[in-house]
Amino acid sequence: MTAKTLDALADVEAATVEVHDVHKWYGTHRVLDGVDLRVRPGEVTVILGPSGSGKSTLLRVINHLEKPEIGHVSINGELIGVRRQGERLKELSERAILTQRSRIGFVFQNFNLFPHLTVLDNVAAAPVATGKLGKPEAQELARELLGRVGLADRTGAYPRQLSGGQQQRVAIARALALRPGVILFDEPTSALDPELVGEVLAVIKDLASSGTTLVIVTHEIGFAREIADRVVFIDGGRIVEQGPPSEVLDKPRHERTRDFLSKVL
Ligand SMILES: Nc1ncnc2c1ncn2[C@@H]1O[C@H](COP(=O)(O)OP(=O)(O)OP(=O)(O)O)[C@@H](O)[C@H]1O
Repeated sequence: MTAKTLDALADVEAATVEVHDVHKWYGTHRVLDGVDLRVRPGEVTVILGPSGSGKSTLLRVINHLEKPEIGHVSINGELIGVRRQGERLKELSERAILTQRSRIGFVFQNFNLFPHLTVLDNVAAAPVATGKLGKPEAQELARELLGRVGLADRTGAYPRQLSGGQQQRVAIARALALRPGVILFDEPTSALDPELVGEVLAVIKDLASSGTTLVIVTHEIGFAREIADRVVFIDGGRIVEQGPPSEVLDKPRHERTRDFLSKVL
């Protein structure tokens, strides 16, 4: 293995994510209403909440796929999408935003793989496109990462030839290829047949135990109990309650959390 590939495989410093007083509207509909959140390095945060409560929007704001009207996000203390100029916050260039975004992995509900690329090239594409690695080194890295998610024998397949669980594992390997300090998961198992959920959760558990910072939106309460350092319950665009699973899931303080849990447990 080349020195460059080895470097690309080296452990990445887990990131701190801070969300400061974020408000987001779609037209006149307020979707996030003053969200403050701090995720420490290596911490696994699970976000729970009813449908439409703003969970996906919060992940999209963290990754700068959506811009909040008020508030901001920082990764390792570096502002995402804006920079301070005196007391004012100034927009970053599109290029700077892309650089920042490449430090954040995002795994979507529906995999979002490139249908015309093999599994290997799906994973190798981003390090090549961003100029971090040449194609042979990126493919070497992709082979390593696909081995890590249990797909070493499917590198030549196309996404349509894989099960949903396998496609989601490719998507996780792809998210890892840019060595992100944090990975965001938006309902990573909700598009899967029930028998395929376990294989994807096992890969996420492996990432959690390796000390990567993870923020996961999921409805899998048992998984949340097992994996989360902190559970955040969001409703109506606000964080209603947060804490360790033993508190939020087992002894919820807020009626809305109890209500939600009684419906999903
Ligand atoms: N691009 C958009 N334009 C307008 N409204 C939107 C847009 N995206 C989301 N919304 C609305 O914002 C609210 C929050 O959506 P969001 O997807 O963040 O919720 P969620 O908690 O992730 O829900 P679910 O669990 O159903 O995925 C919903 O009322 C949704 O209809």
